[in-house]
Amino acid sequence: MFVLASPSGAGKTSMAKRILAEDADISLSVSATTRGPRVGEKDGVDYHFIDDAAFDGLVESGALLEWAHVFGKRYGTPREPVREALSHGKDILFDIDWQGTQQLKARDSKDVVSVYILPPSLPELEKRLRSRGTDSEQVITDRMSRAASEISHWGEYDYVLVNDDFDTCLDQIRSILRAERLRRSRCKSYLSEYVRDMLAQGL
Ligand SMILES: Nc1ncnc2c1ncn2[C@@H]1O[C@H](COP(=O)(O)OP(=O)(O)OP(=O)(O)O)[C@@H](O)[C@H]1O
Ligand SMILES: Nc1nc2c(ncn2[C@@H]2O[C@H](COP(=O)(O)O)[C@@H](O)[C@H]2O)c(=O)[nH]1
Repeated sequence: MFVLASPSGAGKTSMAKRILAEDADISLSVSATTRGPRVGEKDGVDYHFIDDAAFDGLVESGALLEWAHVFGKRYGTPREPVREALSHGKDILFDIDWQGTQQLKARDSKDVVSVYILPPSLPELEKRLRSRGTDSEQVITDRMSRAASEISHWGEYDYVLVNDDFDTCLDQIRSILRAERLRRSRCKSYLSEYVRDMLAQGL
């Protein structure tokens, strides 16, 4: 479970899209949300856009692995697609906030790799939110007013990157994925067989 988090506008969704486009071994956990779609966002692809009643239903039936109130709306991770991906040995990428990260880690901390993406500066963060051109002035002001509080959670993450130059940051994310996939704990059964067969062959 590979988590990308950041204050709103730092660039995690853009990073996630690039990773998902180039890496067939990782898929996106498509969240459910009560916020409305932005221009260009597709239901079922970017989010499952649902109303409050439907979200209540997901919470009550236990269909969400985690959920949280973020910027006045609700967002949550459907449980079943995560279980399905993990059962097929696939990695899964989460674009979720610090509350969701805490909940995922509380469930299964050893299989969660978390990355926090910082902006180069607050003015640059605001510039990115504006240049995205998807949010109203009110939404931008609200998200900027919460940026410091969001950023205060950076120390809870395994890796912390500064997204100044996009390609440099993307490359750092690729490196983290590559190294984490090579962790002994994640290759244990393969390595056990490999070492057993190698030793059985002798000199
Ligand atoms: N390194 C960068 N330099 C300049 N612009 C960037 C950089 N990284 C991302 N951006 C731009 O910043 C804007 C915000 O990026 P993005 O939507 O990926 O942020 P986010 O962290 O996912 O935000 P949110 O939490 O609101 O979904 C986009 O227009 C994106 O193209
Ligand atoms: N805890 C969760 N947070 C989520 C989830 N899906 C998205 N998010 C976070 O919400 C904010 C706002 O997202 P936006 O698309 O409206 O800009 C951002 O920090 C996301 O990472 C989720 O399922 N759970």
